[in-house]
Amino acid sequence: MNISIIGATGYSGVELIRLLVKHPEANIVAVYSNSQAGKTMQEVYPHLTHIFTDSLTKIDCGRIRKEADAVFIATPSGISGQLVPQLLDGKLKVIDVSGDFRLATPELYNKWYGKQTAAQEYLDQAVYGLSEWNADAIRGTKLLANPGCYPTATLLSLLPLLKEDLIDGTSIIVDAKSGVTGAGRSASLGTHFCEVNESISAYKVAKHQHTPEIEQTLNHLTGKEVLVSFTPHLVPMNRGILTTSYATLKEGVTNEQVAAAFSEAYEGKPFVRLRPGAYPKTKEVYGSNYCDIAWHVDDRTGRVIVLAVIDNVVKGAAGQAVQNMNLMFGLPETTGLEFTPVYP
Ligand SMILES: NC(=O)C1=CN([C@@H]2O[C@H](COP(=O)(O)OP(=O)(O)OC[C@H]3O[C@@H](n4cnc5c(N)ncnc54)[C@H](OP(=O)(O)O)[C@@H]3O)[C@@H](O)[C@H]2O)C=CC1
Ligand SMILES: CC(=O)N[C@@H](CCC(=O)OP(=O)(O)O)C(=O)O
Repeated sequence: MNISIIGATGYSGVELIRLLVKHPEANIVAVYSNSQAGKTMQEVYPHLTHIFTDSLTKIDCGRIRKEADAVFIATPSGISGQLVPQLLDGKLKVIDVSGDFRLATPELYNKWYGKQTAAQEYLDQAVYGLSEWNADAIRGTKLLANPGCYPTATLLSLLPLLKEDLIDGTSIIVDAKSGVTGAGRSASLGTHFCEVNESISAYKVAKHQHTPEIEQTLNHLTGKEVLVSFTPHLVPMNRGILTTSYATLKEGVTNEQVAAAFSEAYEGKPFVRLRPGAYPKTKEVYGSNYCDIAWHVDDRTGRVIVLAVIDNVVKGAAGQAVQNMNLMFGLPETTGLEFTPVYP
């Protein structure tokens, strides 16, 4: 497969390169950048010396349509909404890592992102790429909306319980922590070393753009009513997300029923590792496409607490995007993704 990458100079883009240079069926034919066109990838990222040295060029949708079988878009929100209408033509498959095609309507997107995205007719063509839950639809689409990093860990934690009607969907609270790569490579005051190091803080409380994505997907995939309080935190590490999700169990639900719901949902799913009763660390999935999930039933409060860890740039972005590409091209979903986590 001939692959193009738009936004190759960002953290998600360079992670796509790391995964795709070793993918047995993929051949990166072009990498695109707005601000760094003309430079080679190794100038921008010296760790790619002798590994991937192609030059970056200005975005050219006509060229992409002609020479690529698939294009990954890893740009900030508000960009792919403009690009996709110029790309959806012929055989080309589009995988958007940004949030532009995840929400159901342009109005909902505008409300939470404060920007414009593509028209409704394009949003209607997008399939939400939560690989473990939507594989059939993913296989048949030409426009894939790759999930957000926080929603990936949260949805994998809660969908089995909501589907089996074990929890009250309106009682959900998600407390989430992310490493700083989640905010992208561009310098900003909020991600400056001195601001982040030896500190932890919440941000975008009650207004984070992943809240409607989580609610919408829980509702679409289970038909249940949901209301989610979602609070993200920034922690001083490079990669990793830990989500702690709380929900009230329905009357009489047992630990065995909770365990059975998880086992059934993730039987045969290679990238979800169930670890009941454990305390998973972000370090234990670092650099890999795994999502590790643990749960604890609190009989005293009647709540279940689900812990999930992912690497935000792998399962939370580039890794899941490649997993979805595999599904879209009829390949085994693990192709090119069987990395052991880097530990310690
Ligand atoms: N980082 C993460 O953990 C995750 C990120 N995402 C999403 O993936 C997308 C990319 O994120 P991330 O890699 O962190 O971001 P970065 O800020 O690290 O990179 C952004 C990329 O977009 C390009 N870009 C910026 N502005 C424009 C523009 N106006 N037109 C075209 N290209 C542009 C930049 O290229 P250049 O400056 O060279 O032109 C750069 O390659 C975002 O939408 C993000 O929300 C999703 C899940 C997880
Ligand atoms: C640590 C950090 O800042 N993380 C980002 C996650 C970005 C992301 O994935 O947002 P999209 O919906 O635009 O893809 C954030 O909270 O906004």
